[in-house]
Amino acid sequence: MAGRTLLTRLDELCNVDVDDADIEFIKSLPFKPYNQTSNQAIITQAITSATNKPILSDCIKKYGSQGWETVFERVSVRICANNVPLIKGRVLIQTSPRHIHDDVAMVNQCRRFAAAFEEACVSRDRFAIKIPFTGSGAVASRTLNAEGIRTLATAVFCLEQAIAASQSGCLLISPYFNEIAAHFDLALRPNVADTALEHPMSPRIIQMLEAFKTFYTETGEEQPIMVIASHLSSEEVLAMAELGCQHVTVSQDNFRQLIASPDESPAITHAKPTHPYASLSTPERLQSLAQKDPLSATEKNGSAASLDTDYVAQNGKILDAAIERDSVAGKRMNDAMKFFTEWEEKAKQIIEGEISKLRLT
Ligand SMILES: O=C(CO)[C@@H](O)[C@H](O)[C@H](O)[C@H](O)COP(=O)(O)O
Repeated sequence: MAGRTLLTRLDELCNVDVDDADIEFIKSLPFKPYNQTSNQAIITQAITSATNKPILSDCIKKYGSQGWETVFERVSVRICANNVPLIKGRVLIQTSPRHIHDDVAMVNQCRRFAAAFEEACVSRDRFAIKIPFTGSGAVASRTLNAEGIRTLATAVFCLEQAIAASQSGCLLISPYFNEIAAHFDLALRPNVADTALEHPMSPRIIQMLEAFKTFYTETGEEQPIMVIASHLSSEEVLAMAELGCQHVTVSQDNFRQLIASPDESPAITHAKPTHPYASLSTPERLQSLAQKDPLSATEKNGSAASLDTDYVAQNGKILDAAIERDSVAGKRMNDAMKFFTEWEEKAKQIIEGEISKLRLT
């Protein structure tokens, strides 16, 4: 069909989120994305754009005397709040990587985000907060979801984190399909012909989806919705639908690739799922992935994740120990937090520079 692109195809298979806060880019998309995700890298880049200069100046005047962190939080909320009319679902902001082992600091920051969203007239059903999913992140999420501030478990690399995301009532979950380091080091990019079947992260995704399906079937309770992030190509983004994900979040680069590629595959014969887990069934050709774990030295999930263990217990210590034991989760989490800390430092320098220009401190 004339004009069909891979983005048309993706939109027919999944709910598509935009992994960017750039308002002009979001407006340029050929459809309304579902959610808008962000992180410290995305927000810091948005802060320095000409479009958001008035927001930054205004927040520096209003909050500069309270220090860079308050300004950064307020600017992040304002930039995302402006995108709310352009999307169907929620805008998402990430808690600071400095707080990942301090549940109280995370809860306090999320309550400040929630208050700022309220001031910006964004209701609680139009935003969520991304929490890097350490033990403390899980404990903070349990508190926040119980009080109606919904969270997304991010920087998820292993099944134990996914189980803890369910146990702490998270609305959404973002496993990273690739580690952050693979965005910069070509040698770390998996070189596979069949992404869904052969990518080393695919088995863990199948195991997470099947765990959520089991929990949903057994309890009838809603489970975290999969919004997988960190793809290296449009081909990887499309593979998320075959794995069984109802949503996917897509970076600017991958959107551009999808838009530039004509869809030459056979027509889609099924509608996209209306519920993330009710009708989920792993395709036959991928079923063996439930028993594999190429990221671990042992056959399946070296750390023996259990659906019956409360990973949020002991103030998150059980989850932290599982992440530490896992062959890749600890390293990938550390790399991701280093990356976000560097971006947050850049934001701090920009904001402090502007504050000192105004001689507010
Ligand atoms: O986790 C989410 C969405 O929930 C993402 O924003 C996630 O942080 C990013 O996709 C990853 O950090 C990778 O970012 P990038 O290198 O693709 O820009």
